[in-house]
Amino acid sequence: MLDGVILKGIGGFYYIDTVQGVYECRARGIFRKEGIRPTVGDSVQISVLDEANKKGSLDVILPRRNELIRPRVSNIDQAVIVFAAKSPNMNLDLLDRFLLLAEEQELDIVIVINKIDRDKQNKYEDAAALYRAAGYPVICTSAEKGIGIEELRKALENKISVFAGPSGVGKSSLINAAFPGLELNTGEISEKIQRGRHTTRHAELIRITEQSYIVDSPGFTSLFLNHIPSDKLQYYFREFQPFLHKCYYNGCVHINEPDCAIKEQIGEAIDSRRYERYKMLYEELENERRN
Ligand SMILES: Nc1nc2c(ncn2[C@@H]2O[C@H](COP(=O)(O)OP(=O)(O)OP(=O)(O)O)[C@@H](O)[C@H]2O)c(=O)[nH]1
Ligand SMILES: [Zn+2]
Repeated sequence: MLDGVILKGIGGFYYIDTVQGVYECRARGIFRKEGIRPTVGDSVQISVLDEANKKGSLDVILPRRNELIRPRVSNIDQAVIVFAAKSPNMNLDLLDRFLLLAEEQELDIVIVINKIDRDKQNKYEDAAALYRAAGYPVICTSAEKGIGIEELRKALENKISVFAGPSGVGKSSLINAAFPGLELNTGEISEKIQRGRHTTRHAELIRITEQSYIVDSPGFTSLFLNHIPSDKLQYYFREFQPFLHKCYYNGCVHINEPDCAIKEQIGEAIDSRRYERYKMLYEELENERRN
């Protein structure tokens, strides 16, 4: 038996990365009978059937740490959420939505602010400080000028990471800058998320170092949050966590209640802009629920 990771699945074959290279495997029938679908990112065990042609049989799927639906991948450790300092301008409302989705999946999170070479007044530092204070690691980069690339590479070490973020912020450029050997085609990722295309490509893992992989896919493709119950929202704001059980009322949602420990922290441990976004998202989720 050989340990491996499923890199991709095509037409009933799974391509499995092991210390001895990549093997093309069919899955044992037992998985189908048990309703288990081998998924990109799965940790597996294979037996080698034909070493010369690198063919094997996928025998065991180890328990999953987590499963993302879109893209469909398992065992993701980390979301790398990329925004640009300029062109397109940083949209913090959108950033908070990406954060919520990643928090909900219990992923580690790294925020990357790219294209800092375009921001002559260094306004991005404000956003970096805001999110660092909220408890997130923030890496400021320029794929073009090679700034912050070493730090990004370090952050990806020994992890399976998925990149997410709006189109055109430089996700592919960053990956290319950090791992020149991969030669990811910058146009390729955008092509995949063009709407109305029927060539739905499945997610695929790309090995970037010995034990690190990235998901080759547009990242979270759906930014709809309406599946999140409004009273759960508070758990996805990191900086709220130390104060959540200090409110006077059990079940406080920190909107209109008196003696609210969260509201007391606004301007202190909690930035008012983040609190405002919490309120806005709370109302949005409440409206969805009522409709
Ligand atoms: N000035 C500057 N331009 C950059 C930087 N990084 C990327 N770009 C440019 O921004 C454009 C978009 O970069 P991509 O890497 O394709 O962006 P992406 O996020 O992968 O976009 P999608 O594939 O649409 O999701 C390209 O023209 C890049 O050359 C940077 O650090 N500074
Ligand atoms: Zn409260």
